Amino acid sequence: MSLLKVEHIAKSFGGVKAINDVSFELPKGQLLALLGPNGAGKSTCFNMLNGQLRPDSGSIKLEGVELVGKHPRQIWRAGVGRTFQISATFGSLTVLENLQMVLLSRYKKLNRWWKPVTHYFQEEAMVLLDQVGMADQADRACSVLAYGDVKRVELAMALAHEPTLLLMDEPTAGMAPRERNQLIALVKKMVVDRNLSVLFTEHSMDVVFEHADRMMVFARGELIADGDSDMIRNDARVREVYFGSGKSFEAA
Ligand SMILES: Nc1ncnc2c1ncn2[C@@H]1O[C@H](COP(=O)(O)OP(=O)(O)OP(=O)(O)O)[C@@H](O)[C@H]1O
Repeated sequence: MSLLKVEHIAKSFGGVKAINDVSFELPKGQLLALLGPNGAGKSTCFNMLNGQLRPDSGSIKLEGVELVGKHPRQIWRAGVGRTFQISATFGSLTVLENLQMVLLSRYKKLNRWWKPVTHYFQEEAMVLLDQVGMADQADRACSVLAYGDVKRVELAMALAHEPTLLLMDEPTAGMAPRERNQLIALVKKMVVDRNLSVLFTEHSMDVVFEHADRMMVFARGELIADGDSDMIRNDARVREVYFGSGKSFEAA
């Protein structure tokens, strides 16, 4: 059984069909990229998956459990994590403290702050930081980190909730090509090591073709292609959407 099963979801805003009868599945342990030009419906899809938007119709099941109609918090508790384009770290806290805050929230101990945050979950936080290559920067304030390192911390924070499905909205936005590659390579490692499923949006085709197991392309609210890199590269509709011609990604 697939981890995630999306069937015939649709969402309109006024007369605009932002998502029009989209269905797809995501198995465990897969890195799936969601591609498409501006306005294709990617954010709308993400917002329906994590409960911020309710589909007009259709079904979204996680391990057989219907998510449509649930509150974002319930969906998050069910195992759907999300990272955002805008940084979610507290700049004045250290890297370690940011992780400890998340772990306090996860174990519902935020109301028990009679000791400083530094007393809680230090070991668990360090294990997570080690996994994303940030253990050596644990005592630095997040505000002084390089942008790529902040993204690593955010990944560790998302993993602290032990999601089964992680939604990543343009995780590499604003990064240099080398950093982009490194971050998605790290995400891919997490997918393999943890049998995690990740759905992410990304504008760099190089990064996607290099690391994603599979990719879906949206255009004007419809899923127009779903497959591996060879299939997507050679798909006539995809080339039309991206280049308005038969030009290939390599030639672009
Ligand atoms: N809250 C809203 N109200 C009205 N229209 C909306 C709303 N959200 C999205 N839309 C419209 O729905 C369509 C899909 O938008 P969406 O943001 O999902 O696309 P996207 O693929 O994420 O684009 P981008 O890559 O630019 O973020 C667009 O035509 C957009 O203008």
